Amino acid sequence: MLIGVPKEIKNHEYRIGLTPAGAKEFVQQGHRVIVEHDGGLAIGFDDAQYLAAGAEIVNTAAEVFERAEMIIKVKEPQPGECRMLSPGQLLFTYLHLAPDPEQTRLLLESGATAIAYETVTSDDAGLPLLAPMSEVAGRMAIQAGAHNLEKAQGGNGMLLGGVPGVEPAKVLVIGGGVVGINAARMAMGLGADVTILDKSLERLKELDMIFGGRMKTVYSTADAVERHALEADLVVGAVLIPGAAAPKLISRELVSRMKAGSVMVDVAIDQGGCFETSRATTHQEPTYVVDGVVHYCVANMPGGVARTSTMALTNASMPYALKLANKGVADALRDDRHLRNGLNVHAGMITHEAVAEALDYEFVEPLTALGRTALQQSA
Ligand SMILES: NC(=O)C1=CN([C@@H]2O[C@H](COP(=O)(O)OP(=O)(O)OC[C@H]3O[C@@H](n4cnc5c(N)ncnc54)[C@H](O)[C@@H]3O)[C@@H](O)[C@H]2O)C=CC1
Ligand SMILES: CC(=O)C(=O)O
Ligand SMILES: [Mg+2]
Repeated sequence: MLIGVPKEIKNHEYRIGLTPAGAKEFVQQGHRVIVEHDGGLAIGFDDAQYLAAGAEIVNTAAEVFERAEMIIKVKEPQPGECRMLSPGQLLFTYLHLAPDPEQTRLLLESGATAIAYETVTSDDAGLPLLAPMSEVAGRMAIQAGAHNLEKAQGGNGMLLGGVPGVEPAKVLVIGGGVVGINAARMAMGLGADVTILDKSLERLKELDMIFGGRMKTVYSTADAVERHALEADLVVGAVLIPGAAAPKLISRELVSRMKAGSVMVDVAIDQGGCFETSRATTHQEPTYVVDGVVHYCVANMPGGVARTSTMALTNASMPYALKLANKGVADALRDDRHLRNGLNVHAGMITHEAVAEALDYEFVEPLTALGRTALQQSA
């Protein structure tokens, strides 16, 4: 298969879909890889390393999109990229369609097949292609939170860990999944007073087993969110209902009663955000203030530590991408229900139920959608 890797074009996004080591794996298994010129340069992966791995360098994204059978990216395609996709082509990347009607419409119009990293599943009910970036974003949430608690950033001047004789800051983490546990670990490591909320009792039990009394676990209700948000210096939004728009757990009215100078980091912003006052921001201008509360809502947080993130993402995505390349897209999807759960768009049809529901499209079951195109091809 011919694999194409364009340079990412989102604001301050320096990740790339495949490392040189990843490209080498494809080449060794008999595939061809084309990479856009300087696609990985900003994070120390220059063209020479891709060439040494056996890849070909091409000058423009247009050439990548024109030639490749499978496009491997990081971020959701921007409108110009969507317009370069064509029927029968596979796009393998993060999509986050539920809060993004325009991207969804453009992908449907393209006729291409789009597999979203964030909805591929695994036997242990995890999201193996979201997990590496959630690990990064969870850890970064505490860095971002600590920085923005500084007075010069608009924060209330609390040091997360306090000092001897002065109490630490209170950190509330809403959602105890991959982002949540990584945020909690970092906050505890810095000595903060950490409380984590989740809807899943099973998950709260696991967290309690791991961290014991070093962290408080609380079942997530509207009442618990309100009580703990009002006391918090830093709130991390880390909930997820896969494929769906994030539930709004902190209302505008509640924000208006929170501590002045407290900080909210809405990691769930890529699914629309879990605070009513959240709107997506960029690494260039990451924060804004509502009622005295600093909001950090960067939708591509791992892009800030793009070298670590690119390596972590390739480690996770490569086995799936290789399966798609080795078996062919249709067979790989038919054989693997977890990969099939990643199928969001196919030949003008929405094939993920939560996405269809969020955006009011007809849901076509993935095997039905694949069957329809197979029929068209044989007719
Ligand atoms: N902004 C960014 O750059 C990034 C954002 N993310 C996003 O972070 C979010 C979280 O991702 P993961 O931790 O990997 O998901 P996950 O599935 O591992 O964890 C989500 C947790 O939220 C819990 N939850 C659901 N509804 C809840 C509620 N009402 N109250 C409390 N807990 C609730 C679930 O039980 C689960 O434990 C996702 O939206 C993901 O896309 C992930 C990486 C980077
Ligand atoms: C998960 C995601 O959207 C990101 O890493 O940017
Ligand atoms: Mg994102």
